Amino acid sequence: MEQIAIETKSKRYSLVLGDGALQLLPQQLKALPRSISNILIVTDEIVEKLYLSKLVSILSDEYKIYTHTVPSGEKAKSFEQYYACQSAALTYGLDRDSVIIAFGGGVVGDLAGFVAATFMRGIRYIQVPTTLLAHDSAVGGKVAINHPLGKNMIGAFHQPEAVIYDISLLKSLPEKEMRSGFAEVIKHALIKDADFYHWLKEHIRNLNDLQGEKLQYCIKKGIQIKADIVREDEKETGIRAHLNFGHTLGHALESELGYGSITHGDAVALGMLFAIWLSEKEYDTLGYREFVSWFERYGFPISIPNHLEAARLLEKMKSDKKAKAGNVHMVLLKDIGHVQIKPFENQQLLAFIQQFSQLQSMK
Ligand SMILES: NC(=O)c1ccc[n+]([C@@H]2O[C@H](COP(=O)([O-])OP(=O)(O)OC[C@H]3O[C@@H](n4cnc5c(N)ncnc54)[C@H](O)[C@@H]3O)[C@@H](O)[C@H]2O)c1
Ligand SMILES: O=C(O)C(=O)C[C@@H](O)[C@H](O)[C@H](O)COP(=O)(O)O
Ligand SMILES: [Zn+2]
Repeated sequence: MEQIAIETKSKRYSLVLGDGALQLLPQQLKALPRSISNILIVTDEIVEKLYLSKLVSILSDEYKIYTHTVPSGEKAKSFEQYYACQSAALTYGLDRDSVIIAFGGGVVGDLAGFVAATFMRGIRYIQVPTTLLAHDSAVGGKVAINHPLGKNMIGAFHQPEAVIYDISLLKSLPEKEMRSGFAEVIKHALIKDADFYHWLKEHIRNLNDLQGEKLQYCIKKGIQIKADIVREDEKETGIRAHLNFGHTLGHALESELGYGSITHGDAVALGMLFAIWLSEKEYDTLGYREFVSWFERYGFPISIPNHLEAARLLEKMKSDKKAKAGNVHMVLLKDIGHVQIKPFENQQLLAFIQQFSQLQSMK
């Protein structure tokens, strides 16, 4: 079992990582400084069927447990599901000594975390991630729901009390969800760690390699890279924006295609390819074509779907949280591990999105 300390300006907490980590949850709960009145587990329909009874049985001897289940997938990051969670919390009589457990992937983590951030102006919560992608979402305290006009637009920064990451739960993840999570692993390597990037290229030849020690290594490296950034900049006034590499176009794709029509990781992977293509134009260092082949090997999408209009994507990108004075700020790479944030004038960016769309569809 590995323990990683996550330190931010507002909170220090532990992340426990390993096969069977779930069994250590009671210990983590006991170590919280204030007593716990009751616990609300928020989960989704798929995780409920697979693992909820196991989690409840680990906790129910010592705590009063309530559960609330949301639909599986991105659509659950909605006002309706947020409202349903708050209603459940009120109906069960949660109070300021309650703890919410977010038991699921990034969707449940973001939703339940936002419920915890806002219920009675903020109560404690614990992240118990069940997807590979959640190595990213469970750390750092960004919690949010989506708005039809933009991804994660309604949210907060609210750090969990602990993260319990039992990688044995990942064995049931479908391949497309492993791929989605792997996109964020690649992102962490590209923005911060050239050695890790080379390691990934050599050791993760295909998605089946994401098992056992290699999987745990990918998760640990990704978390360490994220934790280093969040330690320096909890609320994204500076370098935390590096973690948004691939997300400016990625979020626009998710929103334009309809939340849940593409996985977050696939959208981010395509967004990273666009950012790499722009980076090559600017700095001439990366070797865009090699990235296309590498991403294709895992099955990531490498072209913008034909029916999406560049102008509509640009509109969504303009409302990205990094935008300033109506101009999109793109996270680019001067080289592997060296990020540069660059503002773009709208007409120029529109032309680039159009060129990028054509470039791949001509291939
Ligand atoms: N807060 C952050 O810092 C942050 C970082 C990255 C991504 N995110 C957000 O995370 C979300 C994506 O998270 P995700 O990819 O985990 O999606 P998800 O939570 O929807 O999970 C993906 C799918 O896998 C299923 N699932 C979950 N655990 C499973 C398991 N162990 N076995 C089988 N099936 C399982 C879910 O029911 C769902 O169908 C996006 O909304 C994204 O914006 C947030
Ligand atoms: O933690 C961060 O900071 C990130 O940007 C991580 C991203 O992978 C994640 O998808 C995040 O939710 C994007 O946040 P947003 O601020 O662009 O909504
Ligand atoms: Zn992301």
